Amino acid sequence: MAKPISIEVYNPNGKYRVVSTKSMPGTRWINLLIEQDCRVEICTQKKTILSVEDIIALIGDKCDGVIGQLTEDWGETLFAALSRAGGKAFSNMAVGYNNVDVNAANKHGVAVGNTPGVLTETTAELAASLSLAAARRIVEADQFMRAGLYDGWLPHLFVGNLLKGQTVGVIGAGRIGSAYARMMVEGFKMNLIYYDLYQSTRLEKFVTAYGEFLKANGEQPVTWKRAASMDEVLREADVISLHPILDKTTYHLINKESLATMKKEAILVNCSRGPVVDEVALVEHLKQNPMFRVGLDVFEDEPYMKPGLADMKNAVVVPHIASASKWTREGMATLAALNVLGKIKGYPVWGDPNQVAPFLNENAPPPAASPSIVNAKALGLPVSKL
Ligand SMILES: NC(=O)c1ccc[n+]([C@@H]2O[C@H](COP(=O)([O-])OP(=O)(O)OC[C@H]3O[C@@H](n4cnc5c(N)ncnc54)[C@H](O)[C@@H]3O)[C@@H](O)[C@H]2O)c1
Ligand SMILES: O=C(O)[C@H](O)CO
Repeated sequence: MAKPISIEVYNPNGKYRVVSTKSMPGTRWINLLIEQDCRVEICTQKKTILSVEDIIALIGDKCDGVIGQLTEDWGETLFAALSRAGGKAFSNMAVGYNNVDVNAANKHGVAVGNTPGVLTETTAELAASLSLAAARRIVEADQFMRAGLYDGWLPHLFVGNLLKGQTVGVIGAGRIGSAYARMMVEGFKMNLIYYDLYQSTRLEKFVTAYGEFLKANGEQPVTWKRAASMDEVLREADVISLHPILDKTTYHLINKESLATMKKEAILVNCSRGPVVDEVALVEHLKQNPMFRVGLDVFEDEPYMKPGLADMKNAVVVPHIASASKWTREGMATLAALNVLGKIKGYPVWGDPNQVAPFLNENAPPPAASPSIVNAKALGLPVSKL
């Protein structure tokens, strides 16, 4: 028999049972559910990654909706269990939902939510931080100081790369990729080259306008280019940041061949998903090219790193914290809870998942809608007017 899972319960007499597989930041999300007659159960098990069996035990016999995490494998088994328990809604507390089998959710009539928009700037800021940390060798220099090795200023000590005037390459210029591009262009006056399946007209207009502003002020204008292929970005950019979704078209997008295409002193940043990069090939490339640097927030086999990566001085590594600002994490929890609540209450789906601000205003009740349901069309859910 499966071991019982420890939980914390809010509003025990609530009509609808909503389970969160993790404690999430803030209390607004709990209050919003309680106000709408939900009993909220939060898993308090001291185990970072829950197994499918753990989550089946949490779902139990009656469950109206679940808020889950990107570390969980939401496939046929879990959606079948949720549907058997009468559940109609699941939301990832994440914008990326590569851990979710949406076809299985469709089969069981379960709405799948995600949390776009609220993490765009926070994630882009971490990508910018990793770009700078790699360019200016901040982690290496910090370790050197703490080791007591600094015995005076030297002309060659931790010389890195100047970003101004260089080219930033963005692969996947969606919400986060575009926000990162703007930061690097505006903040460091870098020229932009990007590759995406779609044209990012707003981003192009921004760079054009900023270039004109610089020119009018007697400075070198910045430029932009939409690349016809990813290889063009890899060849031309000095700093390359990866921001696509993870699917079969982006799995190992960066591999031995693509790494070889990049400049020997380029910087590669990954704040998307680990498997977008072939990490074994990356470790080998870092070994062969000491001037090549990386900033990684995500890893192919999280929570592990591929052998050798931890020893590489030319790698800056952080544990999947790109969305970890207080405001963003509280907002993600709110959006995830409202996705589930909206489906339970029979509300329509919000018309534009890129405009989620009304759900995040703490001083006003949220709209009666689910902010972002990725399979709304497949399930034929009604869409709200903005
Ligand atoms: N590290 C983190 O903590 C963290 C935080 C937030 C998001 N993410 C990841 O970032 C991803 C992007 O988030 P977003 O909100 O910007 O999503 P988005 O949908 O706005 O942007 C993704 C972009 O990738 C493009 N794309 C898809 N396939 C591509 C391909 N084969 N080649 C080039 N471009 C391609 C899309 O056209 C789109 O413009 C998420 O799916 C998630 O996996 C990670
Ligand atoms: O996809 C996401 O939202 C992140 O990886 C976690 O913030």
